[in-house]
Amino acid sequence: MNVSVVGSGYVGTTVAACLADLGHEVTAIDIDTEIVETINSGETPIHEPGLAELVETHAGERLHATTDHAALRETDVTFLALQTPSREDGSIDLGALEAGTRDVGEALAEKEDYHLVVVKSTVIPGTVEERLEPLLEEVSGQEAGEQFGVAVNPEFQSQGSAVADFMGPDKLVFGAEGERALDRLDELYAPLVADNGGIPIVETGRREAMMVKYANNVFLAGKISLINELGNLCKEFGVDSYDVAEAIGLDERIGAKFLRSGVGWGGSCFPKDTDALRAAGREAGYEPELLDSVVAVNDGQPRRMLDLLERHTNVEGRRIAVLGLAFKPGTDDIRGSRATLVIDDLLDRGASVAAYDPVASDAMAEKFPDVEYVESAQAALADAHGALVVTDWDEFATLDGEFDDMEQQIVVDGRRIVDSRDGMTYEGLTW
Ligand SMILES: NC(=O)c1ccc[n+]([C@@H]2O[C@H](COP(=O)([O-])OP(=O)(O)OC[C@H]3O[C@@H](n4cnc5c(N)ncnc54)[C@H](O)[C@@H]3O)[C@@H](O)[C@H]2O)c1
Ligand SMILES: O=c1ccn([C@@H]2O[C@H](COP(=O)(O)OP(=O)(O)O[C@H]3O[C@H](CO)[C@@H](O)[C@H](O)[C@H]3O)[C@@H](O)[C@H]2O)c(=O)[nH]1
Repeated sequence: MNVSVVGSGYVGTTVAACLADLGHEVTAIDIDTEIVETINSGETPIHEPGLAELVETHAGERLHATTDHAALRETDVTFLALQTPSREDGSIDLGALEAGTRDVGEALAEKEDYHLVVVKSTVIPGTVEERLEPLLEEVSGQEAGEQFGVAVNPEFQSQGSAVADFMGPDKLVFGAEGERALDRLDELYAPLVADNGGIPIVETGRREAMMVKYANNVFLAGKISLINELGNLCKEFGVDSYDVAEAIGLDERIGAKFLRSGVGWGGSCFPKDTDALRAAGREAGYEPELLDSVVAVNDGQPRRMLDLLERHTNVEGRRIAVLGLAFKPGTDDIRGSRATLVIDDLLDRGASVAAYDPVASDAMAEKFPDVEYVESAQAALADAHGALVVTDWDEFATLDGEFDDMEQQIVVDGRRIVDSRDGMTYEGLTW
């Protein structure tokens, strides 16, 4: 099948390269010429395990990139994989998505045969029917359900395992009106289904499909906040929350995954999607009290790390090491990272911060230029009066003699990654 993907960022590039690998002819369309040139030269604009190999294999063959939206006329299906960032009040900014939808509508105006537009971006239920579809009709002069269809197919990939997640999903969710759209989605995903016999396909309405995406993310964020609240209680009672999590995870109704308590969740999705759902709920007249608490618990965890540290030392005027800046290991992405709140609070309390991350220092330096960024955990720990561990990079698990250089060996671990040792005052955040 001929497929176009509008927006070649984290999601779009993965989707485009994976669909090419499944045997489709794929055109990636982006307004950023650098992204387009990078893909056409056989390289990936974003870093994900396995993605470079896929782009290198298929670029110039089954995968092409362009800035020209007219290219989508040569395809049967167009994915919209454009950014939907948060506004100040938590609601999502549809500016880029609507501009991209307009571009698609203009291209469709000159297309004769039926075309399917598939929304991959995460948007509040109702957005597709009330804003994107009417916009496509207005700009293309065509009628939805007749000359073109609009379906919803949310994406569940995680950063750091995007290719593996796309190629081996837990489920496929197709939100569509009418058989023609569903048939096309079935045909598109047939090679993936054939490779992974038995993937559940959820065929549902478009609003439901979008709500599945929000519910999935918010449920996981809520699960982490719940284990964090339980972890905070465990800490008060002198109980190891990781032992408790292991035991409750054996109950299949609870499940073992996403029960790692600590400094909390970040990233480009959980914070944005939780905020968007709360804002949309409020606008609809519903007070999402539980979701407000899910966020409040998450935002309280970084402060708890500092409070724990200050039980042992005064941070004012002292050097404090921050180990880990990325929102999770395996990425240089600091969006929503708990390290931002940790550093903010440390600076507020008058500490001088020495930060180390294997890959995310440059990104954090743009936000906090006055922090000292060093090249190793050892350099961050040298002469420090305390260390806060914010990201669970594997290398932190092997730290040992490096702690000898600290002025005071006080470590608050927000990710259960550092091993305590003789002479160290070790505080686990939730154990
Ligand atoms: N990042 C993830 O892991 C993830 C996972 C699942 C769902 N999502 C959702 O997918 C959507 C995309 O997220 P992302 O992280 O890939 O965003 P991104 O910012 O990485 O990528 C968006 C791309 O769209 C391009 N673009 C903007 N306007 C355009 C236009 N008019 N025409 C063509 N290209 C245009 C940008 O240049 C950019 O390359 C969001 O709604 C997000 O919530 C993201
Ligand atoms: O037990 C856990 C698991 C995760 N986290 C934290 O939760 C955040 C998010 O982690 P993860 O879900 O692995 O990363 P994302 O790449 O943000 O992926 C989420 O967001 C994507 C974008 O919507 C979805 O597609 C994915 O399904 C969803 O897992 C990170 O800060 C983790 O450190 C914990 O604190 N404890």
